[in-house]
Amino acid sequence: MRLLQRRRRLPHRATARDPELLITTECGKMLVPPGEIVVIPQGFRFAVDLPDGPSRGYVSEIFGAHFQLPDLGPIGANGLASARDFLSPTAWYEQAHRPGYVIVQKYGGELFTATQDFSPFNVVAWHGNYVPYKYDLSKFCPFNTVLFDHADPSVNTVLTAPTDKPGVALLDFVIFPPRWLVAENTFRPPYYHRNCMSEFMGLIYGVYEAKADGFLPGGASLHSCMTPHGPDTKTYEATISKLGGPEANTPTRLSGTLAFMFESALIPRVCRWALESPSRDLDYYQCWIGLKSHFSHGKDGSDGPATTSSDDKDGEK
Ligand SMILES: O=C(O)Cc1cc(O)ccc1O
Ligand SMILES: [Fe+2]
Repeated sequence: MRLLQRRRRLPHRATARDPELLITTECGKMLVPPGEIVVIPQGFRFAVDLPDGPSRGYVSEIFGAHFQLPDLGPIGANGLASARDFLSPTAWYEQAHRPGYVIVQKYGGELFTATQDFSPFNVVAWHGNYVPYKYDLSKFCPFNTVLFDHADPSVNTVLTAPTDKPGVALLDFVIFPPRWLVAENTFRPPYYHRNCMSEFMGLIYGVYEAKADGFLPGGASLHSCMTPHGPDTKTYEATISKLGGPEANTPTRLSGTLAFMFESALIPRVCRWALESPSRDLDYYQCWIGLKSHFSHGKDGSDGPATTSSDDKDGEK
């Protein structure tokens, strides 16, 4: 299964014509503007044309499971991505003689080519649900805290490819869309953390809430399993400086941004091409240089308490 995503041009604004992908599949064609995703199930022949010229995007290929909508749990009936917003193509076919038509196929991790004299797009009608589909990410209905604390990003799962272990994803496709931040008495950006999942992130447009600098649209970051990460120093200091003031508890709207994460229980191997790429950011760690502790315990050289108890917290929670 392939998941393909386009990025928006910078700056984020409606251009005379936003660049679209024209994706032809055995089930028909899909025009895919920036901000939409496409899922092509394993085995489908497809072609990607660029009617508006060069384009960039992100692709994830998974094996052994298919994407599905996440269980909504206590959210209940409505929220996140709705089944009705996933669109599949109408059947389309071509039957002209096409000498020398080259098919590229991936098998066992290697690419093979085959030549045939007809187009693979010769399916005149189809039915069923094993089909390509696309989804406009602006249709996503985000959920989050409405009082305090920072939710796990899985709350923003668009599609999940599960493993046999309940709650453990082969791949979650998670987005960070425009939304209101309303949490009170809370450090609102993503918390500092390390966890058992590997997190590949990309930015489609705008600025990501945890990275004031350096993470640009079209770029990507990878925090593999148990690699500590979190907001850059600039974001942290800007947030901390507002804590205690009225702004920290005022609802603010995150606008003009769309980031995403491929989150997997597997550990991705980084290919040589990526490791040797001139675009690799060898200075990435510098985004955390200068991080200071703002806790008051221990400033006089003494240690803070060895344990926390519920007495240390505000009575309200
Ligand atoms: O690392 C990241 O930026 C992604 C992320 C976002 C968030 O709001 C909480 C946890 C998390 O891993
Ligand atoms: Fe993370």
